[in-house]
Amino acid sequence: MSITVRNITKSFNGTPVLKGVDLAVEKGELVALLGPSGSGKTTLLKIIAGLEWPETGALDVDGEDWFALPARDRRIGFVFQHYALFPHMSVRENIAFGLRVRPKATRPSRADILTRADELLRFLQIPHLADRYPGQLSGGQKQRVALGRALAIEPKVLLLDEPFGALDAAIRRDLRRWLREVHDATGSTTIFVTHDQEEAFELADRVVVMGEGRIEQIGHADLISDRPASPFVARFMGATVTLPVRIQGGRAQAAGLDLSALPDADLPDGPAELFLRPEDIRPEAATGAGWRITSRSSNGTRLHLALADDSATAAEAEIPRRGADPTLSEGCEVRLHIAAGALFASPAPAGRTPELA
Ligand SMILES: Nc1ncnc2c1ncn2[C@@H]1O[C@H](COP(=O)(O)OP(=O)(O)OP(=O)(O)O)[C@@H](O)[C@H]1O
Repeated sequence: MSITVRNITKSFNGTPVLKGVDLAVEKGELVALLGPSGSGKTTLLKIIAGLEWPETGALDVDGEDWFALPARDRRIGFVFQHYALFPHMSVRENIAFGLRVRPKATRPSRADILTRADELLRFLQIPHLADRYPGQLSGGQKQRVALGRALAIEPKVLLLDEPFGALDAAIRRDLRRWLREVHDATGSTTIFVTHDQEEAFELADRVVVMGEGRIEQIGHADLISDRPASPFVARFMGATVTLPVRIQGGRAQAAGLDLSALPDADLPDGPAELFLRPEDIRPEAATGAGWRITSRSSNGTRLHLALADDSATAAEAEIPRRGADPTLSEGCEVRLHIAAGALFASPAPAGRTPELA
Protein backbone atom coordinates (compact mmCIF):
# COMPACT_ATOMS: atom_id res chain seq x y z
CA MET A 1 0.00 0.00 0.00
CA SER A 2 1.37 3.42 -0.84
CA ILE A 3 0.64 6.15 1.68
CA THR A 4 0.36 9.82 0.73
CA VAL A 5 -0.01 12.45 3.42
CA ARG A 6 -0.75 15.98 2.23
CA ASN A 7 -0.61 19.25 4.15
CA ILE A 8 -1.53 17.80 7.54
CA THR A 9 -1.94 20.38 10.30
CA LYS A 10 -2.79 19.64 13.92
CA SER A 11 -2.88 21.72 17.11
CA PHE A 12 -3.38 20.80 20.74
CA ASN A 13 -4.96 23.55 22.89
CA GLY A 14 -4.08 26.17 20.26
CA THR A 15 -0.43 25.07 19.99
CA PRO A 16 0.49 23.85 16.50
CA VAL A 17 2.09 20.42 16.61
CA LEU A 18 2.03 19.57 12.89
CA LYS A 19 2.50 22.57 10.61
CA GLY A 20 1.75 21.28 7.11
CA VAL A 21 3.27 17.83 6.67
CA ASP A 22 3.62 16.21 3.23
CA LEU A 23 4.94 12.69 2.93
CA ALA A 24 4.76 9.92 0.33
CA VAL A 25 5.65 6.37 1.35
CA GLU A 26 5.92 3.77 -1.38
CA LYS A 27 4.37 0.32 -1.27
CA GLY A 28 6.64 -2.07 0.65
CA GLU A 29 8.87 0.71 1.91
CA LEU A 30 10.14 0.98 5.48
CA VAL A 31 10.34 4.64 6.47
CA ALA A 32 11.63 5.95 9.80
CA LEU A 33 10.29 9.17 11.31
CA LEU A 34 13.28 10.54 13.22
CA GLY A 35 13.27 13.64 15.38
CA PRO A 36 13.64 15.00 18.88
CA SER A 37 11.01 14.56 21.53
CA GLY A 38 7.95 16.70 20.81
CA SER A 39 8.58 17.10 17.07
CA GLY A 40 5.20 15.53 16.22
CA LYS A 41 6.21 12.01 15.16
CA THR A 42 3.68 10.14 17.28
CA THR A 43 0.91 12.58 16.39
CA LEU A 44 1.51 11.98 12.69
CA LEU A 45 1.47 8.21 13.24
CA LYS A 46 -1.76 8.42 15.22
CA ILE A 47 -3.39 10.49 12.48
CA ILE A 48 -2.50 7.80 9.93
CA ALA A 49 -3.89 5.16 12.30
CA GLY A 50 -7.14 7.09 12.84
CA LEU A 51 -6.46 7.63 16.55
CA GLU A 52 -6.19 11.42 16.10
CA TRP A 53 -7.81 13.76 13.61
CA PRO A 54 -6.01 16.66 11.90
CA GLU A 55 -7.42 20.14 11.31
CA THR A 56 -6.52 20.07 7.61
CA GLY A 57 -4.97 17.73 5.13
CA ALA A 58 -5.49 14.54 3.16
CA LEU A 59 -4.48 10.92 3.65
CA ASP A 60 -4.57 8.57 0.67
CA VAL A 61 -3.69 4.90 0.91
CA ASP A 62 -3.52 3.24 -2.52
CA GLY A 63 -5.74 6.01 -3.83
CA GLU A 64 -8.37 5.53 -1.11
CA ASP A 65 -9.30 8.48 1.14
CA TRP A 66 -8.51 7.17 4.61
CA PHE A 67 -10.03 10.18 6.39
CA ALA A 68 -13.36 8.84 5.15
CA LEU A 69 -12.65 5.51 6.88
CA PRO A 70 -13.03 4.91 10.61
CA ALA A 71 -9.93 3.55 12.38
CA ARG A 72 -11.31 -0.01 12.59
CA ASP A 73 -11.65 -0.24 8.81
CA ARG A 74 -8.10 0.87 8.08
CA ARG A 75 -6.47 -2.57 8.66
CA ILE A 76 -3.51 -1.13 10.54
CA GLY A 77 -1.02 -2.98 12.69
CA PHE A 78 0.15 -0.69 15.50
CA VAL A 79 2.95 -1.44 17.96
CA PHE A 80 3.65 0.94 20.83
CA GLN A 81 6.73 1.43 22.98
CA HIS A 82 4.98 0.00 26.00
CA TYR A 83 3.95 -3.53 25.31
CA ALA A 84 0.18 -3.51 25.21
CA LEU A 85 -0.28 -7.26 25.60
CA PHE A 86 -3.25 -8.73 27.46
CA PRO A 87 -1.76 -10.13 30.67
CA HIS A 88 -4.44 -12.79 31.14
CA MET A 89 -3.96 -14.25 27.65
CA SER A 90 -1.17 -16.59 26.55
CA VAL A 91 1.17 -15.53 23.78
CA ARG A 92 -0.80 -17.63 21.26
CA GLU A 93 -4.08 -16.06 22.40
CA ASN A 94 -2.59 -12.55 22.26
CA ILE A 95 -1.51 -13.14 18.68
CA ALA A 96 -4.85 -14.67 17.73
CA PHE A 97 -6.74 -11.76 19.31
CA GLY A 98 -6.67 -9.50 16.24
CA LEU A 99 -8.30 -12.21 14.14
CA ARG A 100 -10.84 -13.16 16.78
CA VAL A 101 -12.30 -9.64 16.94
CA ARG A 102 -12.68 -9.22 13.21
CA PRO A 103 -16.27 -8.70 11.95
CA LYS A 104 -18.01 -12.04 11.48
CA ALA A 105 -17.99 -11.78 7.69
CA THR A 106 -14.18 -11.71 7.50
CA ARG A 107 -13.39 -13.67 10.68
CA PRO A 108 -11.54 -16.93 10.03
CA SER A 109 -12.84 -20.10 11.69
CA ARG A 110 -11.59 -20.93 15.18
CA ALA A 111 -9.29 -23.63 13.79
CA ASP A 112 -7.91 -21.28 11.12
CA ILE A 113 -7.23 -18.62 13.73
CA LEU A 114 -5.10 -21.02 15.77
CA THR A 115 -3.29 -22.31 12.67
CA ARG A 116 -2.54 -18.74 11.63
CA ALA A 117 -1.29 -17.85 15.14
CA ASP A 118 1.02 -20.89 15.12
CA GLU A 119 2.34 -19.96 11.66
CA LEU A 120 3.11 -16.48 12.91
CA LEU A 121 4.82 -17.83 16.03
CA ARG A 122 7.11 -19.91 13.80
CA PHE A 123 7.65 -17.03 11.38
CA LEU A 124 8.61 -14.72 14.25
CA GLN A 125 10.92 -17.39 15.68
CA ILE A 126 9.03 -17.64 18.98
CA PRO A 127 7.07 -20.93 18.84
CA HIS A 128 8.59 -21.93 22.20
CA LEU A 129 6.81 -18.98 23.85
CA ALA A 130 3.29 -19.93 22.66
CA ASP A 131 1.89 -21.01 26.02
CA ARG A 132 3.60 -18.42 28.21
CA TYR A 133 1.86 -15.35 29.64
CA PRO A 134 3.21 -11.80 29.12
CA GLY A 135 4.40 -11.68 32.73
CA GLN A 136 6.78 -14.55 31.94
CA LEU A 137 8.48 -12.77 28.99
CA SER A 138 11.48 -10.43 28.66
CA GLY A 139 10.94 -6.97 27.15
CA GLY A 140 12.36 -8.07 23.79
CA GLN A 141 10.12 -11.15 23.71
CA LYS A 142 7.07 -9.03 24.56
CA GLN A 143 7.78 -6.76 21.60
CA ARG A 144 8.12 -9.75 19.27
CA VAL A 145 4.70 -10.90 20.48
CA ALA A 146 3.27 -7.38 20.10
CA LEU A 147 4.49 -7.34 16.51
CA GLY A 148 3.01 -10.80 16.00
CA ARG A 149 -0.34 -9.54 17.19
CA ALA A 150 -0.12 -6.55 14.86
CA LEU A 151 0.77 -8.83 11.91
CA ALA A 152 -1.99 -11.36 12.67
CA ILE A 153 -4.60 -9.19 10.98
CA GLU A 154 -2.45 -9.02 7.82
CA PRO A 155 -2.30 -5.24 8.05
CA LYS A 156 -2.17 -3.04 4.99
CA VAL A 157 0.09 -0.69 6.89
CA LEU A 158 2.33 -1.35 9.87
CA LEU A 159 2.93 1.54 12.27
CA LEU A 160 5.55 1.22 15.00
CA ASP A 161 6.00 3.87 17.68
CA GLU A 162 9.42 3.50 19.35
CA PRO A 163 8.77 -0.24 19.69
CA PHE A 164 12.24 -0.91 21.08
CA GLY A 165 12.54 2.31 23.10
CA ALA A 166 12.39 0.60 26.49
CA LEU A 167 14.98 -2.10 25.68
CA ASP A 168 18.73 -2.10 26.14
CA ALA A 169 21.14 -1.44 23.27
CA ALA A 170 22.18 -5.02 22.42
CA ILE A 171 18.59 -6.32 22.32
CA ARG A 172 17.54 -3.31 20.26
CA ARG A 173 20.16 -4.15 17.64
CA ASP A 174 18.99 -7.78 17.44
CA LEU A 175 15.34 -6.77 17.17
CA ARG A 176 16.14 -4.19 14.53
CA ARG A 177 17.66 -6.83 12.26
CA TRP A 178 14.79 -9.18 12.98
CA LEU A 179 12.21 -6.47 12.20
CA ARG A 180 13.91 -5.71 8.91
CA GLU A 181 13.72 -9.42 7.97
CA VAL A 182 10.06 -9.59 9.01
CA HIS A 183 9.29 -6.45 7.02
CA ASP A 184 11.03 -7.78 3.91
CA ALA A 185 9.28 -11.15 4.20
CA THR A 186 5.78 -9.68 4.62
CA GLY A 187 6.20 -6.88 2.06
CA SER A 188 4.17 -4.56 4.29
CA THR A 189 4.44 -0.78 4.11
CA THR A 190 5.92 0.27 7.43
CA ILE A 191 6.38 3.57 9.26
CA PHE A 192 8.67 3.42 12.26
CA VAL A 193 9.03 6.24 14.81
CA THR A 194 12.30 6.68 16.67
CA HIS A 195 14.52 9.38 18.10
CA ASP A 196 17.57 7.12 17.75
CA GLN A 197 19.61 8.02 14.66
CA GLU A 198 21.49 4.74 14.50
CA GLU A 199 18.23 2.80 14.64
CA ALA A 200 16.63 4.93 11.93
CA PHE A 201 19.58 4.73 9.55
CA GLU A 202 20.21 1.03 10.03
CA LEU A 203 16.60 -0.03 9.65
CA ALA A 204 14.89 2.26 7.17
CA ASP A 205 14.90 2.56 3.40
CA ARG A 206 14.47 6.31 3.87
CA VAL A 207 14.62 8.52 6.93
CA VAL A 208 12.26 11.45 7.47
CA VAL A 209 13.78 14.00 9.85
CA MET A 210 11.10 15.95 11.75
CA GLY A 211 11.58 19.08 13.81
CA GLU A 212 8.91 21.18 15.50
CA GLY A 213 5.98 19.88 13.47
CA ARG A 214 7.65 20.03 10.07
CA ILE A 215 9.56 17.64 7.85
CA GLU A 216 13.07 19.04 7.64
CA GLN A 217 14.61 16.49 5.29
CA ILE A 218 13.92 13.10 3.69
CA GLY A 219 16.72 10.86 2.50
CA HIS A 220 19.30 8.17 3.12
CA ALA A 221 21.84 8.23 5.94
CA ASP A 222 24.77 9.54 3.88
CA LEU A 223 22.79 12.37 2.30
CA ILE A 224 21.39 13.54 5.63
CA SER A 225 24.82 13.27 7.28
CA ASP A 226 26.82 14.94 4.52
CA ARG A 227 24.30 17.45 3.19
CA PRO A 228 21.90 18.39 5.97
CA ALA A 229 19.09 20.51 4.57
CA SER A 230 18.96 22.97 7.46
CA PRO A 231 20.90 24.07 10.55
CA PHE A 232 18.32 22.09 12.56
CA VAL A 233 19.21 18.82 10.77
CA ALA A 234 22.94 19.58 11.01
CA ARG A 235 22.67 20.04 14.79
CA PHE A 236 20.44 17.02 15.18
CA MET A 237 23.04 14.94 13.30
CA GLY A 238 25.70 15.91 15.83
CA ALA A 239 27.12 19.12 14.35
CA THR A 240 27.11 20.78 17.75
CA VAL A 241 29.79 23.39 16.92
CA THR A 242 28.82 26.55 15.03
CA LEU A 243 31.52 28.89 13.73
CA PRO A 244 31.10 32.22 11.91
CA VAL A 245 32.84 32.34 8.51
CA ARG A 246 32.81 34.56 5.40
CA ILE A 247 32.02 33.30 1.92
CA GLN A 248 34.06 34.73 -0.92
CA GLY A 249 33.63 33.32 -4.42
CA GLY A 250 32.12 30.11 -3.01
CA ARG A 251 34.99 29.52 -0.57
CA ALA A 252 34.56 29.74 3.20
CA GLN A 253 37.23 31.67 5.09
CA ALA A 254 37.94 32.54 8.73
CA ALA A 255 41.02 33.49 10.73
CA GLY A 256 42.66 30.49 12.39
CA LEU A 257 40.69 27.92 10.39
CA ASP A 258 42.00 25.74 7.56
CA LEU A 259 38.85 25.22 5.47
CA SER A 260 40.59 23.92 2.35
CA ALA A 261 39.01 20.44 2.72
CA LEU A 262 35.46 21.84 2.38
CA PRO A 263 33.83 21.74 -1.05
CA ASP A 264 32.73 25.00 -2.71
CA ALA A 265 29.64 26.49 -1.07
CA ASP A 266 26.62 27.45 -3.12
CA LEU A 267 26.14 30.65 -1.11
CA PRO A 268 26.44 34.36 -1.96
CA ASP A 269 29.46 36.35 -0.75
CA GLY A 270 29.02 37.48 2.84
CA PRO A 271 28.71 36.08 6.35
CA ALA A 272 27.75 32.44 6.86
CA GLU A 273 27.71 29.81 9.58
CA LEU A 274 29.65 26.57 9.55
CA PHE A 275 28.08 23.65 11.45
CA LEU A 276 30.46 20.85 12.34
CA ARG A 277 31.02 17.83 14.53
CA PRO A 278 33.73 17.98 17.18
CA GLU A 279 35.42 14.95 15.54
CA ASP A 280 35.78 16.90 12.27
CA ILE A 281 38.03 19.50 13.95
CA ARG A 282 41.76 18.72 14.15
CA PRO A 283 43.73 21.27 16.20
CA GLU A 284 47.40 21.78 15.36
CA ALA A 285 49.78 23.66 17.68
CA ALA A 286 50.50 27.06 16.03
CA THR A 287 51.56 30.17 17.91
CA GLY A 288 49.49 33.27 17.09
CA ALA A 289 47.01 31.34 14.91
CA GLY A 290 44.04 32.79 16.82
CA TRP A 291 42.67 29.77 18.73
CA ARG A 292 43.69 28.30 22.07
CA ILE A 293 42.84 25.22 24.13
CA THR A 294 40.87 26.18 27.24
CA SER A 295 40.52 22.67 28.69
CA ARG A 296 41.47 19.09 27.90
CA SER A 297 39.97 15.86 29.15
CA SER A 298 40.25 12.20 28.17
CA ASN A 299 37.85 9.27 28.26
CA GLY A 300 40.70 6.82 27.70
CA THR A 301 40.35 6.53 23.93
CA ARG A 302 39.48 10.08 22.87
CA LEU A 303 40.65 13.53 23.91
CA HIS A 304 38.07 16.24 24.31
CA LEU A 305 39.48 19.74 23.78
CA ALA A 306 37.50 22.90 24.57
CA LEU A 307 38.63 25.78 22.34
CA ALA A 308 38.19 29.56 22.15
CA ASP A 309 39.36 32.18 19.66
CA ASP A 310 40.48 35.77 20.31
CA SER A 311 36.89 37.06 20.17
CA ALA A 312 35.70 34.35 22.61
CA THR A 313 33.96 32.17 20.01
CA ALA A 314 33.85 28.69 21.55
CA ALA A 315 34.32 25.32 19.87
CA GLU A 316 35.19 21.79 20.88
CA ALA A 317 37.26 19.11 19.24
CA GLU A 318 37.43 15.37 19.76
CA ILE A 319 40.52 13.51 18.59
CA PRO A 320 41.94 9.99 19.14
CA ARG A 321 44.12 10.04 22.27
CA ARG A 322 46.66 7.60 20.87
CA GLY A 323 49.10 9.43 18.64
CA ALA A 324 47.84 12.89 19.69
CA ASP A 325 50.43 15.68 19.88
CA PRO A 326 51.36 15.85 23.62
CA THR A 327 51.72 19.66 23.41
CA LEU A 328 47.93 19.93 22.86
CA SER A 329 47.26 20.90 26.46
CA GLU A 330 45.44 23.72 28.22
CA GLY A 331 46.69 27.16 27.07
CA CYS A 332 48.27 25.82 23.85
CA GLU A 333 47.69 28.10 20.82
CA VAL A 334 46.28 26.23 17.84
CA ARG A 335 45.06 26.40 14.29
CA LEU A 336 41.99 24.30 13.43
CA HIS A 337 41.91 22.01 10.39
CA ILE A 338 38.33 21.31 9.38
CA ALA A 339 37.63 17.95 7.72
CA ALA A 340 33.91 18.41 7.02
CA GLY A 341 31.02 20.70 7.85
CA ALA A 342 27.80 22.20 6.54
CA LEU A 343 27.55 25.85 5.53
CA PHE A 344 24.41 27.96 5.78
CA ALA A 345 23.86 31.67 5.19
CA SER A 346 23.80 33.61 8.46
CA PRO A 347 20.28 34.31 9.68
CA ALA A 348 19.10 37.86 8.89
CA PRO A 349 19.50 40.18 11.91
CA ALA A 350 16.29 40.49 13.97
CA GLY A 351 13.85 43.04 12.58
CA ARG A 352 15.23 42.87 9.02
CA THR A 353 13.81 40.66 6.31
CA PRO A 354 16.31 38.97 3.98
CA GLU A 355 15.06 41.17 1.08
CA LEU A 356 15.93 44.34 2.99
CA ALA A 357 19.25 43.08 4.33
N1 LIG B 1 -3.31 14.59 23.47
C1 LIG B 1 -2.49 15.64 23.57
N2 LIG B 1 -2.88 16.76 24.20
C2 LIG B 1 -2.09 17.85 24.26
N3 LIG B 1 -0.85 17.91 23.73
C3 LIG B 1 -0.39 16.82 23.09
C4 LIG B 1 -1.18 15.63 22.99
N4 LIG B 1 -0.47 14.71 22.29
C5 LIG B 1 0.72 15.29 22.00
N5 LIG B 1 0.78 16.56 22.47
C6 LIG B 1 1.88 17.50 22.31
O1 LIG B 1 2.21 17.56 20.94
C7 LIG B 1 3.63 17.68 20.74
C8 LIG B 1 4.09 16.58 19.82
O2 LIG B 1 3.93 15.35 20.49
P1 LIG B 1 4.31 13.96 19.81
O3 LIG B 1 4.03 12.90 20.82
O4 LIG B 1 3.66 13.86 18.50
O5 LIG B 1 5.88 14.14 19.60
P2 LIG B 1 6.99 13.06 19.35
O6 LIG B 1 7.89 13.65 18.32
O7 LIG B 1 6.37 11.74 19.06
O8 LIG B 1 7.73 13.02 20.75
P3 LIG B 1 8.30 11.77 21.59
O9 LIG B 1 9.55 11.32 20.86
O10 LIG B 1 8.60 12.38 22.92
O11 LIG B 1 7.22 10.73 21.63
C9 LIG B 1 4.25 17.64 22.12
O12 LIG B 1 4.52 18.96 22.53
C10 LIG B 1 3.15 17.04 22.98
O13 LIG B 1 3.23 17.50 24.30
